[in-house]
Amino acid sequence: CALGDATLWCRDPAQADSLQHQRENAAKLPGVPLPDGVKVTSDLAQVNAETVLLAIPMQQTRPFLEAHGECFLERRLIACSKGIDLDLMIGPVGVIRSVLPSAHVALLTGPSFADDIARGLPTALTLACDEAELGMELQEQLSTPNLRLYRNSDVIGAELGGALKNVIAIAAGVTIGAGLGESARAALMARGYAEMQRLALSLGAQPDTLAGLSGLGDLILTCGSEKSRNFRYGMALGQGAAFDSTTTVEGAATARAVAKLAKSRSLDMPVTRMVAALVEGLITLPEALAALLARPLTDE
Ligand SMILES: NC(=O)c1ccc[n+]([C@@H]2O[C@H](COP(=O)([O-])OP(=O)(O)OC[C@H]3O[C@@H](n4cnc5c(N)ncnc54)[C@H](O)[C@@H]3O)[C@@H](O)[C@H]2O)c1
Ligand SMILES: O=P(O)(O)OC[C@H](O)CO
Repeated sequence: CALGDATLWCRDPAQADSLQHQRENAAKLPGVPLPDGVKVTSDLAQVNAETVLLAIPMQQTRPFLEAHGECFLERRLIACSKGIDLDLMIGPVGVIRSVLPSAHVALLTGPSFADDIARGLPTALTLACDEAELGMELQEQLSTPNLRLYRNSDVIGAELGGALKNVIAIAAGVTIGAGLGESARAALMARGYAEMQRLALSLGAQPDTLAGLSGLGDLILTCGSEKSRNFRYGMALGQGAAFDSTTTVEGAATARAVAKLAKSRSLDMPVTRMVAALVEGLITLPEALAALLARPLTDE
């Protein structure tokens, strides 16, 4: 198919109709026209493409596939979400495989605001796939002159990089929101990255994957920009301000999942533990800060 030929499915028929005719999502992507080759529908039966990108918030992915999985048999499914399912304690590729065991699955992840990609700004992402030939085909199919995909066969590492960076981004946002300073943010990013590695390596990820686009690359983007919802949510927590509960903040549920995973594996992840407790309202910010600063002095 030609570049841009695609079917965009959305669950709300009124929104699908509006997008198909207005050719713009004025609420989320004002000023970005939908390419002519994109057809919008709310009817899943109209989604006939061999390659399907699933861009649904992490905690909704399993229920969605359980309800509609039969529409995706014999397809190539690319997970685009970042997080850990709170019930299964696994990432999006694992969730897809748990519902559709015979699916051919890949993961698209890395530093990217949807808005930047939609505007055609240069972006580099990780295409993680453990089927070598499929990985090469998808890399060719999805790369564009401005969107450069790097292949990686370490799916678990790429999943964990994308999930864990959101938790650290909340912590970074809290730091800035509470006025604790940019030095404190840098410290949290570095110590948070150490936590990301600790958990990911214990689950079989490769260190190079964590150091790449899907881990460190996305950590830098998400901890450093107010365009990030995770960062803004953290800022609101740090300021004691309200935050729109309809906004997708993947790091909130992921922090709870990771805190449980770390406990079950006896891994020390203090930043993640504090984010999970803050998100659940179990501690105050001064208590979290005091607990982090009172930790015994140790080797780096
Ligand atoms: N927005 C970004 O810049 C960006 C970049 C990279 C990765 N991601 C990841 O993509 C995933 C989705 O994020 P987003 O920004 O698109 O979120 P979003 O909240 O903006 O959009 C999610 C879409 O999924 C739909 N949806 C929600 N629940 C559904 C369900 N049960 N069934 C069907 N559709 C449902 C919503 O209606 C909405 O259209 C997240 O895991 C996020 O981390 C987002
Ligand atoms: O807005 P966020 O915090 O969900 O971040 C979006 C992307 O994951 C950044 O790579």
